[in-house]
Amino acid sequence: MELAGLSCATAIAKAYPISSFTSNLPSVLVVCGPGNNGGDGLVCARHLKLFGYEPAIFYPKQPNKTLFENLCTQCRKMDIPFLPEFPQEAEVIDGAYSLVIDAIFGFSFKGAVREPFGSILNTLKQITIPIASVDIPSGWDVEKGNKEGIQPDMLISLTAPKQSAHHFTGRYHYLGGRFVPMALQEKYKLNLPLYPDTDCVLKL
Ligand SMILES: NC(=O)C1=CN([C@@H]2O[C@H](COP(=O)(O)OP(=O)(O)OC[C@H]3O[C@@H](n4cnc5c(N)ncnc54)[C@H](OP(=O)(O)O)[C@@H]3O)[C@@H](O)[C@H]2O)[C@@H](O)CC1
Ligand SMILES: [K+]
Repeated sequence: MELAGLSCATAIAKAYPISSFTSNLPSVLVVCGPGNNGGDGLVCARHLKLFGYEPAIFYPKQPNKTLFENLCTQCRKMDIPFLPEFPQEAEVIDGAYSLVIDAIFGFSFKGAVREPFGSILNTLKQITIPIASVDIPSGWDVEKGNKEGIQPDMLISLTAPKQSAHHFTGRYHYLGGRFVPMALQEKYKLNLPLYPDTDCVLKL
């Protein structure tokens, strides 16, 4: 999770460098879901802060597990705010932030989206600032995608792109999570591209 989150922040900083924003401290809204995808988002928020961005986290369903509690503690100690509620109006998000990180659901998402995430995703469908999705655009079927769902500008595929990545039409697709042992890559015939040097991300 630490390496996945670092990969996400690194890829985001490459796609949206601070110099590309009008503000010196670009505000980033990181929306975290209840599983490990949300944990990747918390780690990503920490690294974005270290890279000079101004992240704020919305984390409506925090699991009662030490791992996630510790990740929240680290974020709080880095003065990353946790929003008490989600801005319901797309215009409010567009006005307050430069970028949204979608760390709501990853590969364990299934079925119809339950609240509060249904309303959140509906609002995210209306915003005009870019969305960067961690591993899978939230609300997409892992294999089939979702034409009616959010259409992110960036996708960071972790470990290996999922089948639904074929339906991604945004500008930036990165591979991150350079931690798959060679034996596993061979066993599952992942056929992963080579990362340059010691980089933890690769632009696809
Ligand atoms: N393992 C690995 O190798 C690596 C994993 N990695 C990362 O972990 C991610 C997978 O994490 P994951 O398995 O924890 O599940 P994830 O997709 O975050 O969320 C599932 C949660 O969402 C919920 N939920 C589900 N459906 C729902 C619905 N319809 N409507 C509403 N809620 C719904 C459900 O919660 P529930 O509400 O049932 O309590 C469940 O807990 C993966 O994509 C990648 O980012 C990387 O770090 C790289 C290495
Ligand atoms: K996601």
